[in-house]
Amino acid sequence: SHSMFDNYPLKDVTLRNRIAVSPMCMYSSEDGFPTDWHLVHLGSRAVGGAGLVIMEATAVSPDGRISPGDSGIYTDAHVEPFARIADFMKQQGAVPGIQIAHAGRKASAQKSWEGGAHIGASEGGWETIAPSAICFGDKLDKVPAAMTLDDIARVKADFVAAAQRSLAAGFQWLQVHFAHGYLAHEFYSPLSNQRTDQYGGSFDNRIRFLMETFAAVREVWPERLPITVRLSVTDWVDGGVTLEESIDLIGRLKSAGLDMIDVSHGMNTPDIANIPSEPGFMIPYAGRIRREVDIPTTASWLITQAEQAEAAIQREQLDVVTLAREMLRDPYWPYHAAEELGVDVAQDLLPIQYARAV
Ligand SMILES: CCCCN1C=C(C(N)=O)CCC1
Repeated sequence: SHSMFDNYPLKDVTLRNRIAVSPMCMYSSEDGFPTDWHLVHLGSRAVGGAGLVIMEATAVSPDGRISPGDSGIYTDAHVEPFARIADFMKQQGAVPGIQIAHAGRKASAQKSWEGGAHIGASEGGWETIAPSAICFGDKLDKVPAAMTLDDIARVKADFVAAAQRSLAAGFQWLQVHFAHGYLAHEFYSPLSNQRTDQYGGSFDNRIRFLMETFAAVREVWPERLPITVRLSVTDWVDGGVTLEESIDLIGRLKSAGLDMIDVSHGMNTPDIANIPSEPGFMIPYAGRIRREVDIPTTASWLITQAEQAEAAIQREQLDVVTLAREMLRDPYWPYHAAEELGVDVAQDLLPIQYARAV
C-alpha cells in the first residue's frame, strides 16, 4: 500500500504527495476577481508543501455566487488574475486546482462572518434560481424561482465556459461542485427537487442535470487532465439522497469520464441532528465507495492528524487526503506531518529559500 508522501499520478498530472488543500470560501473577491489575499492564501499553502491546492468555489455566473464576496470566473477578464495565482502555485511545486460552482437557492447571502443569511437587493443581493421554488430554510429563507428549461441550458453553458476559462488560466485539476446544498445537489435531492418534468421525480431524472453538466464540462476539459466531482453522498435524513443512490451515480459519472470522486455530505437541509462528529467520519464512507465503484477517491471532514491521514491512505480508504480547516490553522501541515511521521521528505517540501535554513 502507499504512504501519504508517495507521489500520486492521475492522467498526465502527478501530485508530489497525497495531500490536498480543500477549496474553502474566503468571501474576499470583488465581482468574482481574486485579490492579493488569494495569492498569499493559496500561495502559502503551495509553499507549505501540499501536492494539490484547490481554489475555492468559483461561481460560473454572478447569480451563482453564495455571497457578493465570492470568487467567480464568469468573464474572460477573470482569466488573467487567476493565471497569476495558478502560475505561482505551479512554481512552488503544487498542482493548481479550481472548483467551479453554482450556489442555487443558497445564493445571495451574507459572508459567513456576517452571519450567512440571505440578503435583499438593498444589500447587494439578487434573485435566486433552483430546481423548484422551495427555500432551504432557517436564515436562507428566500424562495428561489423554479428554473425553466432555458435557465437549465444557460447554467450548463456557464459551467462549460467556466471550465474553459479555468483551463485558459492554467489550472490543471478541475473539481465540479455537486455538493453542500448548492444547485447540482438541489437537483439531485428530493428535499429540494420536486419538478414534474424530465429533471425531477425518478433517480434518473434527478441526476439528469448532474450527468448533462458533467458530460458537457468533460467534453471541453482536456482528457489528459483530471476532472473530479465533490458530491454530498447523503442528506442524513429520510427522503433525502442516500449512500446507495450515490454509489450508483458515482458509477455512472465514472463511465462518463470522472477521474476522482471527492466524497462529502449534507448541507441541503437545516436539520443537522444526524450528522456525525467523530474525527475523519467520512473516511469509512469514502472507503466503501472507493471499493464498490473502483474509482480514485478523496474526502475531508475532521482530518487533522498525520497518523490519521496516513492510516486512511495505507488502508486504501483514500487515494488523497483533503484537509480544509486544518490547513487554515497550519499551511505547513505537510512539512509538520512529515517530521512527525519521521518520513524523510520534510526538507524536500520546503522552498529552496527555507530549506536547510530551518
Ligand atoms: C464546515 C463545512 C463548511 C461548509 N461550507 C461549504 C461551502 C462550500 N462552498 O462548499 C461554503 C460555506 C461553508
